[in-house]
Amino acid sequence: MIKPQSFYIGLMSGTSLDGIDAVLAKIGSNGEATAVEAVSTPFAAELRKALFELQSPGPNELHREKQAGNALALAYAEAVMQLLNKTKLQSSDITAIGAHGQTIRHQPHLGDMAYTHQTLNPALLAEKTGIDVIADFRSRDLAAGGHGAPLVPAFHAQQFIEDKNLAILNIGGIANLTLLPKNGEVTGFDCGPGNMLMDAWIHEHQGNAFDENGAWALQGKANEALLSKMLSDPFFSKTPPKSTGRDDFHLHWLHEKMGNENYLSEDVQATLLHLTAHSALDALVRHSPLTQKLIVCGGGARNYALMNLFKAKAAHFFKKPLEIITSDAAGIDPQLVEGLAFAWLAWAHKEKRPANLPAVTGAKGPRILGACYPA
Ligand SMILES: Nc1ncnc2c1ncn2[C@@H]1O[C@H](COP(=O)(O)OP(=O)(O)OP(=O)(O)O)[C@@H](O)[C@H]1O
Ligand SMILES: CC(=O)N[C@H]1[C@@H]2OC[C@@H](O2)[C@@H](O)[C@@H]1O[C@H](C)C(=O)O
Repeated sequence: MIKPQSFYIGLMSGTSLDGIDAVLAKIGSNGEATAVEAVSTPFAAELRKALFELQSPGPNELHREKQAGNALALAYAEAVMQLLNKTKLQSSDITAIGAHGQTIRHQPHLGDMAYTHQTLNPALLAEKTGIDVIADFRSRDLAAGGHGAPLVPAFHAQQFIEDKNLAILNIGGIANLTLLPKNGEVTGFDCGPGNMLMDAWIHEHQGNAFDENGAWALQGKANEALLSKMLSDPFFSKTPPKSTGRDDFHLHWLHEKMGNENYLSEDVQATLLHLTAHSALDALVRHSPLTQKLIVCGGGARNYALMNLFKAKAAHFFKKPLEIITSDAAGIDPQLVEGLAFAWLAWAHKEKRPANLPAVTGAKGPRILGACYPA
């Protein structure tokens, strides 16, 4: 018997540390996913600070990590309740929640000792919502020798289908690419910093959480020598599978690249804008030179200066014209793609379907991802 569509909720709080995206998804028997409703809630200042401080080693980490996991579960539960109120649905209408948690460490290079850690107390989330919670999506892929990231390429592959060589670029804190050739294997990898360094730099200099529409970056001029220094980081030339995070790219990394030179702060912001665009296009042309269309999602798709820069730079990287659009035009709000993907990953877990792509993560084989905490 063909099952009717089911409701799932995807909860994403990503490396930007900007807050929680909660997406109510309708998922059909073949995994076709539609976003029905969404809420985005910013982190309370205290929780954001606690999560930010956990990104690097510090005292009494175990206690602070457990406390942050509880606080995040409560904030996730609040977002779920808002979503249910908005849609007049009950907990019993939802098959499961797919909850990403907050990545505070990502160390995929340690062989059998590799780990990645997404802070969250899924048991508390199940208790507070009365809904099955699927969490810890990355560990199993790591246990199978993979990076545990990126995981969204499998979702992109089933969601964005066109008779073209397509690529999807997610610009969150970190940026990642999914390559969807018309006739060929789906691949994908993290390609470098997305918004994270721009967010950190404007916060340090102007106290803002992010550079709205890249307005501050546009006041400056990219410094070619600094850009080259940044691009000489070995991460950019590494062959996939590869993944990264705050462990590799942070303010200290930026200060190290700047050395003792004096730069105008707006020039540094402009250089970081160029770094995001250059590193993504360079990776795209190297790994998929025949790409015809690029769909951009994630918060960076909302940065007009960045989108314009992509369009301007694409002509230098690609011999043939590259069509560049945001995922709005493909029917999904750019900031909801990852939330929808985690609803889909919860569906895949419930359906006992493997959801990692070994060609992307480098795992030994397909694996069912996540662990279930029943309501
Ligand atoms: N109007 C805008 N102008 C410029 N930047 C924007 C705008 N709107 C959102 N952003 C950027 O998008 C970021 C949030 O993006 P998103 O929610 O995709 O990140 P994330 O999910 O935390 O990251 P990741 O994909 O790395 O897990 C903000 O921190 C900001 O840098
Ligand atoms: C370890 C981790 O949390 N990685 C995130 C991060 O944010 C973007 C990029 O780096 C990607 O690898 C991944 O998230 C998405 C959702 C993924 O797994 O596809």
